Amino acid sequence: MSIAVIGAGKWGQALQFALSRNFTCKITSRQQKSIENFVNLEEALTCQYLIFALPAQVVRGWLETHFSFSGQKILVAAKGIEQGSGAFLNEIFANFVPEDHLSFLSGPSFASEVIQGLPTALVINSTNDILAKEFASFFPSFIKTYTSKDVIGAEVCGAYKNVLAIASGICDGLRLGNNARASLIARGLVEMRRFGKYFGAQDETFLGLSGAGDLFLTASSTLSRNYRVGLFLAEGKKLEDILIALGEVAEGVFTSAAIFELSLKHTIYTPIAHEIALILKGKEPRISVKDLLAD
Ligand SMILES: NC(=O)C1=CN([C@@H]2O[C@H](COP(=O)(O)OP(=O)(O)OC[C@H]3O[C@@H](n4cnc5c(N)ncnc54)[C@H](O)[C@@H]3O)[C@@H](O)[C@H]2O)C=CC1
Ligand SMILES: O=C(CO)COP(=O)(O)O
Repeated sequence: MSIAVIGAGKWGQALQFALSRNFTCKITSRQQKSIENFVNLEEALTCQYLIFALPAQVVRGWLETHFSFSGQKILVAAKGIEQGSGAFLNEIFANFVPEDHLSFLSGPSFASEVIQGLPTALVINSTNDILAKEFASFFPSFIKTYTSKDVIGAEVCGAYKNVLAIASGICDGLRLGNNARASLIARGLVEMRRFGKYFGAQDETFLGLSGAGDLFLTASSTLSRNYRVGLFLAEGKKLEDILIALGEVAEGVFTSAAIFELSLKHTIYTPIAHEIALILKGKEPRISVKDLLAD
């Protein structure tokens, strides 16, 4: 069995750490890094199993430039919707990989905790149940794995919760209180369910690890990059400066724009994501709060 992680950022390295408990797990990235079992891209691409831990916004370009399908089984670990096209990752990957070779990872998983071997529970989502079970079996005992066929549900949850985490960070940054944050998260869950149902997601996904699990985690911890973006926006910092200081990807910034466009196109009511997209374009957060309360 040969397995490699593509992308050696925070999440790629944490996944390689976890999968190395039971197997030799290779890892590659565009810059050479001194990590055990780091290999060049050519070698990684010969592996039977590939885990993609690249930011959602670069996936299409990366696949076009570097990837040619030769039977590899894929687990996509990114969480986001492509800005501009509004494409979900499963739609992007479907241009390059047959559906029965594709699976998607979801659930509450701060890389910084996974790389310490702290426990969590995750979901492998695939229309191919055998493939989902195969990837599920690779994870070490400190990660409990479940499988699901609700690919679009898991994708919407993983992407949407990043936008809601920005909203939650803004809420806390403005010191609106615990009641406000709980209200925001609860209404956010309703909103992401409404959005997901439009695209065919199943109800139970929103109540499980991929939905409520990952949302509660990300929208209530400073370990979340997206939540921290929200905190800094509430302090009046410029988005550009926040992202430079962060130095890592905050997918919610791009996904909020994608949700904004998709919601307008399909007439889906998504007030929180709508306000976050406007705040990221310069709207004053306190005015957004007033508008949300009045809506
Ligand atoms: N960090 C975390 O706790 C988790 C992250 N994720 C998701 O995993 C994805 C990756 O996140 P992180 O690893 O945390 O981000 P990161 O910012 O730590 O790393 C991103 C990596 O992608 C590489 N990269 C960026 N543009 C590239 C390009 N055009 N071609 C090749 N490589 C490129 C960077 O060099 C970097 O190594 C995101 O979609 C994120 O939402 C999912 C679960 C947990
Ligand atoms: O997806 C994550 C945890 O499940 C990581 O969230 P952040 O990208 O906001 O840090």
